[in-house]
Amino acid sequence: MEIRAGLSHALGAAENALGRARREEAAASARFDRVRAAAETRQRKLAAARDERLRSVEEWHGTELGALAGAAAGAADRAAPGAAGELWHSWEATPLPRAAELRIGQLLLPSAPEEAEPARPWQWNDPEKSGTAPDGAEPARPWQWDDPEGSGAAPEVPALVQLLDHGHVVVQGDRKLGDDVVAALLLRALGTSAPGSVQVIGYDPEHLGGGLAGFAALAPPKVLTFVAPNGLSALLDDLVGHVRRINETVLAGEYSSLRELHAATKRRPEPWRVAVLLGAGELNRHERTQLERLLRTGAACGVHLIVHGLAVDPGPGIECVTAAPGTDARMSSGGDLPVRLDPGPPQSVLTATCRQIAEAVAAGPAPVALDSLLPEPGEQWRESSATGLTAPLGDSPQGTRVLVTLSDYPPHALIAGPSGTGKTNLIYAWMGALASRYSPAELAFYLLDFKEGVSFARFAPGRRDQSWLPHVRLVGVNVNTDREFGLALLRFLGAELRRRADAAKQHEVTNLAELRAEDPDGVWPRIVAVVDEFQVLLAGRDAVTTEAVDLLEDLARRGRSQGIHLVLASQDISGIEALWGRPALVAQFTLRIALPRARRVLAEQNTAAESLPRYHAVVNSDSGAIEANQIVRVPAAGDREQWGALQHRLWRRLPAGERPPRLFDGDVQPRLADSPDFRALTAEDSPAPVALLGETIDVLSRSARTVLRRAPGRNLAVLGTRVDEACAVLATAGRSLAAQYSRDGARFSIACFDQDARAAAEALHARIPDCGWYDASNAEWLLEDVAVEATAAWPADRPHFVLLYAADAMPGGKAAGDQLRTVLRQGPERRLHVLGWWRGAGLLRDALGGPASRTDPIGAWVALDVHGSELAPFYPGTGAPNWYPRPWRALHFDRSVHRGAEVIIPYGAS
Ligand SMILES: Nc1ncnc2c1ncn2[C@@H]1O[C@H](COP(=O)(O)OP(=O)(O)OP(=O)(O)O)[C@@H](O)[C@H]1O
Repeated sequence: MEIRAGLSHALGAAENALGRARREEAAASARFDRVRAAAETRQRKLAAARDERLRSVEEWHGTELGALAGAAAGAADRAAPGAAGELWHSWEATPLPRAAELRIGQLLLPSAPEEAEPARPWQWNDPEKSGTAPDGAEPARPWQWDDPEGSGAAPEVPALVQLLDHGHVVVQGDRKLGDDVVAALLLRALGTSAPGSVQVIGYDPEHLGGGLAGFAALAPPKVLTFVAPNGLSALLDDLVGHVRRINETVLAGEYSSLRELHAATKRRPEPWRVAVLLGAGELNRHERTQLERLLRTGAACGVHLIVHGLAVDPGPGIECVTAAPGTDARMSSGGDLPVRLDPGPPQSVLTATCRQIAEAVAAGPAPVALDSLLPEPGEQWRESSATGLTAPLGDSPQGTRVLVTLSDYPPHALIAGPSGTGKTNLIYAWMGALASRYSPAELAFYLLDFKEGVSFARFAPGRRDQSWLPHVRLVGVNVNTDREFGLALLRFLGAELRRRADAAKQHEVTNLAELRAEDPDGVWPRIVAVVDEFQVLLAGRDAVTTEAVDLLEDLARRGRSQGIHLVLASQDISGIEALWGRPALVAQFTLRIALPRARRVLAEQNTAAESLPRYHAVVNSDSGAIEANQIVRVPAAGDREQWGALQHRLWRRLPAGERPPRLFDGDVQPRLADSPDFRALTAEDSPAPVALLGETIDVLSRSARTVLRRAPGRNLAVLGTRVDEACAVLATAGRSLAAQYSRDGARFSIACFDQDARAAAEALHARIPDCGWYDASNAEWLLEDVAVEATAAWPADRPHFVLLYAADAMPGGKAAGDQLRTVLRQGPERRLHVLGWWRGAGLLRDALGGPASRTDPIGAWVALDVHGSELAPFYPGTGAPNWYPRPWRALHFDRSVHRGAEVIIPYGAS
């Protein structure tokens, strides 16, 4: 029982314990379920929160990266515009205003992945294996590299290197790909700068220039030069020499680099020198030192190195490019970012560009604009010419302004250059620079051009443009056959010289500066007389040359102190005998300007003009001595539009009512109606009537005249066979005489014996009121009448002018001849004057009574196509006038006033 009781007690206890344990188990299990459910909920929440956070980070990251990539691409576009960054398929050379960064490939920027995978949210996006992330991607690198070929989304960012004006490039790694980088850099550098402004020096000892074979077209114009395999030392020394020279003379302490100089002055006096060193092997100590010097100091002076296949220590300004395929390339300025290198430039682009550059360089530099010589608009007409005239003529090759002065020293200029080298252009440029600085009260131009053509006509009002250059007082064009006009100019200047010298004497001063100080109200501009192709004036051994040289010498000697400056230009002054025969004259022309290939204008040993490039000149203000050479690049001033703009600006400054310059055009027939002398004639029944005959070849447009006073010999003969000219002279004489009389104040009779002249004679007859008309049919009436009038005793109360056309054809035989002789001899004293045209000097002689007869009844004559020798009987002394007939010119001589005959131009139809 006891046992049973014990067992049942134990059983009961065990059941209790089991029940407890079961309850505990159920409670624990319920707790476990709760905890697990809670954990799951929390986990989900956390995952949601994490995903949310990740999404926002990603979003931010994507936008930020996109913006940064966009900014980088934009900056790259600005840093490498045009040919600096364009892809090869659409590439062409586009010179830029300043040095740009140059593209060598594409920079692979990090970007957000397209789809974020929570498990492996970051990956490298390798374009080669597009889309498949490599195993073992490093979670530590949170970026993938953006490759447009892969994603196409973000803008492309080019890989740029700085070369010109900044530094040097060292290329390492794969040889072939490195060559492509060098070629791309060179081509982009050449294509972004003006032809010739980048000079390449190649050193390629391994391939002897083969590494740069694509650039061969640049060799002839010396844009590309090669250095021999043993020439590295010399090349580096040479470049170091350039750096030193540029630092000393070009930058000269004023600027720290050529880039700064260019930014400040807009000028680039030195080219960029790019030395390409391909596989230089081992450098010796000297070479190493020089190379390091260049790497340190070259860039400021435009000396740059592209080194390939030679170890160079990294340093500031040195871009190190490691060439490798795919995305394995790197550049030092890009840090860790991979670079995908561009392929090399296509052969066709390379050769076409090089050829184009070579052609442009061979054609010479592009012209500089005239505006570069002009002062700022507000500075026009501000200068005083009291002590001289100074103006820039252009820039020297070093970029400094070259000023040219005319003053007491140097007073006069001699310009020489073969045809087409730019003499006329240089004169225009110089005139433009002067005319914009000095007002017309300070400077006056007298211009004469002996060349065929009308290059100076633009300074006078023309049909197309009514403006003129305010400083110009005289323009002579087409004067190549009228050397007398050159003489007239020199005479005029001689008279002006005397006037100035007299004024100086009066004010007790010795030169223009003092005269202007003493006479502040006087107008004493400096005079610049320009004679282009002046050798024409001095050609020939005749009276014109002799007088011209005498006048020139006097002007050259005394003009300096009176502010009269001569500028003589010629194609070839070496051939001007008259000049070299007068060393004292040449010595006065101390300012010498030589254009390319000009001869003898500089001193004998001075050969600077021989090697001058196009559009350049040597300016030398010390009679051509070598030490005084200044080389200048002359701007283009020939362009009509540019010149017109300047001329208009200056012309508009003139006060209203200013007179235009006198334009003498040898090809134009003057008109009587325009003659100031003719217009001044009034009907005053003059006792000393003036017959005008034509225009004199003179600075002032005067008319040639003969005065038909009441005195023996006051008749006029026109000699020669040229009908039109003879009729023109007689018409001028008739019209001018008629203008001096009231209706009944004088009698006019016209007799015409040549059918060819009839129309002209009738036209004159119609112009003169109450004029008698005669021809072969009634000439005897006229002769009888005038013969009686010439010998009558009654007072001669009014003059009678008899105009005979083709007097040698007058009918009536000997009787008529006698009557005419009587009239010629005795008529003038009774105010009866004959103005007759004989068709030859001999015929006039016959009319006067034959070879032995006196010629004094003919006091004045106008010869047309009659040789000087035939005129000897009508010319004083033993000689004959120097006259070779030329179209529409005549020789006039009036024995009552002339020492020698003068050339005149008949007035044309008007
Ligand atoms: N500095 C310059 N820049 C650009 N073009 C120029 C320059 N100088 C001259 N030229 C051009 O060269 C050509 C010849 O110039 P220009 O007429 O001045 O020469 P020239 O020596 O006077 O010749 P010629 O004696 O035959 O008249 C012209 O077409 C002119 O426009």
